[in-house]
Amino acid sequence: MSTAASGGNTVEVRGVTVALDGRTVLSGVDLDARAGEWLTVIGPNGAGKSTLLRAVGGALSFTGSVTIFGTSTADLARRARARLVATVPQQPTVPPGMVVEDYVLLGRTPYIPALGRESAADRAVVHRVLERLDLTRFASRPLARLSGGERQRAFLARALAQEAPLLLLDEPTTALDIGHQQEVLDLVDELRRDQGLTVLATTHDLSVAGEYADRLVLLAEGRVAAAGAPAEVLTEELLSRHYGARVRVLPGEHGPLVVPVRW
Ligand SMILES: Nc1ncnc2c1ncn2[C@@H]1O[C@H](COP(=O)(O)OP(=O)(O)OP(=O)(O)O)[C@@H](O)[C@H]1O
Repeated sequence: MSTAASGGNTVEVRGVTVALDGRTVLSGVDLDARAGEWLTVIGPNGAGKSTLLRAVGGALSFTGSVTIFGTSTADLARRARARLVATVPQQPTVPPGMVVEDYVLLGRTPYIPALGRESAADRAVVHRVLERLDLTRFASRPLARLSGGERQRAFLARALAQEAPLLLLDEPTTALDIGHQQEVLDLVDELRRDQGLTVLATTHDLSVAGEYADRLVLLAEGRVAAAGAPAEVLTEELLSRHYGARVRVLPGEHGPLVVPVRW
């Protein structure tokens, strides 16, 4: 994996507005992510988090601009974009009957010539990623016959096999047990530190957001309501105002921990 950006911003989102079914769901969103940074988007259900990631990943049309590694996504062909940005959507489409190894190999598509076959190097990448995500023993099993957490790890495996320097993660650990959750988050963090991967994630786990992200963006009703270091965004006042939640924010080793408190 290479760091395509030599400093500066990996992602620049400017004035992004999205209308779906005639309703504005994102409104004038600005956001920057620097190379090697982990930026997490939080916000209540329906705030527009997935929509924002889909706009950055080129999966829907919008007004405004999204620039990745200095190039507007509007000017990037599909294959070139797939070498720069890998996405783990909430509910990826899985070809029926496909086994885990072949599914993860789909991540190598941007490197395989048209009408060509994967190389030994592509297979090696797939095997390495399967190993890292504790999936080797499931390699020849259809995805439909995995547990929810095993399948979610396969979704991440496909994105990591893409070896793109920008990773978009839409609630990537919702189905994972606490051990696999930490394993996956630590792996992504290791790639960020060692290979300069830039991470743009969404989550409802605010403690995870506080522990892993360098910066947070709080979306509410399609607009940026707050942005900054985790301690600036994860405040009892902001979380009460935008989530209607009663929480305590406690100091943690790597960032604030958010604990729900019963009314
Ligand atoms: N295809 C669609 N057509 C119409 N409206 C949509 C469509 N997809 C999403 N929306 C609406 O857009 C808004 C933002 O949705 P989005 O999925 O981005 O929210 P989110 O912040 O990711 O929510 P959640 O936390 O529940 O996953 C919601 O009000 C949703 O109902």
